[in-house]
Amino acid sequence: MGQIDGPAEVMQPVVIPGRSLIVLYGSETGNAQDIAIELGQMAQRLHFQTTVDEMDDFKLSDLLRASLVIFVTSTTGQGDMPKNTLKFWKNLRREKLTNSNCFQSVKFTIFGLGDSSYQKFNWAARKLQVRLLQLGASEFFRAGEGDERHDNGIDSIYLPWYQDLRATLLADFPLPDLVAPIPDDSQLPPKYPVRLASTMASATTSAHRSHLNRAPSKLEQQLEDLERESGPWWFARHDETWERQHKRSVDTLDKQNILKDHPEKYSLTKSDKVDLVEASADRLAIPGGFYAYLNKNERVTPIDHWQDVRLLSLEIHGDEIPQREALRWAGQLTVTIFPRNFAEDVEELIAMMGWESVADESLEIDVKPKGLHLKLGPGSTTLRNLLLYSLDFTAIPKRNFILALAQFTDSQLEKDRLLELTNYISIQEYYDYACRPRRTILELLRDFPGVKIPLDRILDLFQPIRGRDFSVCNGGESLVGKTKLADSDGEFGSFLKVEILVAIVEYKTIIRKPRQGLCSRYLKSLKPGSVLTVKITTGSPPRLVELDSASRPMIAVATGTGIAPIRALVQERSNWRAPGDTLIFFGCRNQKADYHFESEWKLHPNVMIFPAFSRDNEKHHSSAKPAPFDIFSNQGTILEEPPQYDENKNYVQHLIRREARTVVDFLKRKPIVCVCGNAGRMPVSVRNAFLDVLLTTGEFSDREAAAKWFDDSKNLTFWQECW
Ligand SMILES: Cc1cc2nc3c(=O)[nH]c(=O)nc-3n(C[C@H](O)[C@H](O)[C@H](O)COP(=O)(O)O)c2cc1C
Repeated sequence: MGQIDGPAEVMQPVVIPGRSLIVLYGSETGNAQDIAIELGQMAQRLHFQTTVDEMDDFKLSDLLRASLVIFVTSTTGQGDMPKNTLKFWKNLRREKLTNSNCFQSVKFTIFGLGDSSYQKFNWAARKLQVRLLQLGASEFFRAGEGDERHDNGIDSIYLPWYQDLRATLLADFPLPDLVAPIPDDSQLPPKYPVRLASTMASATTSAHRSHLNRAPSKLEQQLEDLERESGPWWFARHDETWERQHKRSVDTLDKQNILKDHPEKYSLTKSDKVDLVEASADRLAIPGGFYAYLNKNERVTPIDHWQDVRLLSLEIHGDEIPQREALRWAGQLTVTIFPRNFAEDVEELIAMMGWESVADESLEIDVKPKGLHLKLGPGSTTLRNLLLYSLDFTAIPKRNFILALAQFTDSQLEKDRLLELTNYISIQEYYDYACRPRRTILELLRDFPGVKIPLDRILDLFQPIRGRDFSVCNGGESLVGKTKLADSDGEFGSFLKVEILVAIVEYKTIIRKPRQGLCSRYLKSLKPGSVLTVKITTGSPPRLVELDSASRPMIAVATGTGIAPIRALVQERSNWRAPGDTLIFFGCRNQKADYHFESEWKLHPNVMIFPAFSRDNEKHHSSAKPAPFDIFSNQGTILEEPPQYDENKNYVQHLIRREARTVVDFLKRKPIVCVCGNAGRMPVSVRNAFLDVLLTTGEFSDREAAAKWFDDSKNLTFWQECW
């Protein structure tokens, strides 16, 4: 039996000397991180002293200290390692480690997350595995490779792998006689306990209610230190250009910060220019983040079109660095937007859990989970703000979450149902209840009214709200804005102007409930004038716009909002002295509805676009006038279509085959080839179409040779951005 410690239902793992396990993860959007957390909890239940960390936060030498290591990593970009592994990966690849056998004491296993529609399926996990073996480490359990394309996604492979791994751990690393695994229906101690600040120092209770005269909490102190650091977001924070420029005070947008930083501006009378009631200010403590001012939020598809696609324009003032970096990577920039929850949902959750009396009290948080971004400002670390800005309770509940809830209800009926849902053997129950209808955590809690989550567990149970990445869709000169008013030295400043094209995610599930993604709902509600905290990231290599590459020909294949980075590349390339010819295959539904940026394409004389309107019922229709360069004179060879496509439909792959002569002409000139848009079948179909082109034009007589040529970076630069 595991020892019982503290509150009756919490079971502490027993400390067994020499029994330790490290779970290290690399994750872009959190899937691998979720799995790492789940594996960590499983190891804790088997009484391993467990550490779960992202690879970049872990010292290579500490690998030698653990009995066992589990790596979990997704693959990103074109077979690349996730960003939060790059430091670790670089250290691991150091030349001087090769042949050193330095990791011969390390016993590891690895689980990779990938998508088989990408050419380099699960390459990050495979590269890591090969390197570890090279350095002398040995595998204590077989590696697993999850595939998003499977019926039940990553879980199809992961769940059986998890079960086998657990069985292996128990068999090969047996527990001492008197110690049993901690059962799944018992609680582990909280990792990130939360307490009311008032319970910490009751003598100062009254002061806690006013953030003006109380001492800052430990966490607030840390945040303030962070603010004081000259990190990039500090510049944005203190830059007042936009307020001056737009003659707009930030007072009602961010009272709490102004009270501390600019008391003289605490005046509501200045804010007469914008509808401040509607504009919001979401200033979060995000290292490396910037404050962005929302200039425009326009629907670009007709109101009767099934999809609401929006063009948002953001101004990022203040710092020089992102501008320079942004310009170097134009066409491959990403903006990360951090959505927040809606006040009415927060209110409902607070009422359901019975948290009303503590919702606005200051909280003490000793250890902050990775990726948790708190609202800035003294006194802002309250339960209400955590629920509004930091914790995701509209996500699909993970199995672990549901399992934990079974501890927090007095109803045996609810307990049994919750345990039934999380049974690893019959995963269909969980899929049918949670995944297929895309039920949210909030909805689940409505179904189980007896569940009352203790306050101290919230950071363990709810995942932080994750930022969502959007490709920047402008480039060239349009990235730089100039301030209208000069500063005190008479200088006109510049700022970064980015645009994003966002398809609002709204759909009905099998239970016919309308759904809206958290970020979609947030973006849709954002009024111009709002202030957001965003991050700007440069894309994955290779860099597509620099001296020699701007003049190379480019073939771009995009579907839907995948046209965003292509527009940015076209704008950026047109800025260069001799931009290369560009051929675009753009898959949309209807010319009148979602032929994004239609009027702009003809402004670029060396760009030729072939729109594929899949729902306009015009077979092989191209409305664009051919650009006047020679290579296009021999277009028009219509190749036989493979039978699997609907006769009446018109997809990008059809047009690539139809324009085979033009395409092959580009392919022979060492082009850049970009594929952007939906993951799934599209990238594979497009690749097949390129191979068909190479065959039908007589460049190759055998498919394998054509594929080898196509995949060789000496012949073309391939860049894929699919999601
Ligand atoms: C932009 C992007 C690029 C990707 N590139 C690859 C790839 O090259 N190979 C692969 O197997 N999977 C690729 N994937 C699939 C991810 O590895 C998969 O979705 C995984 O579940 C993401 O896990 P994470 O949230 O931990 O990053 C890519 C996904 C995205 C969004």
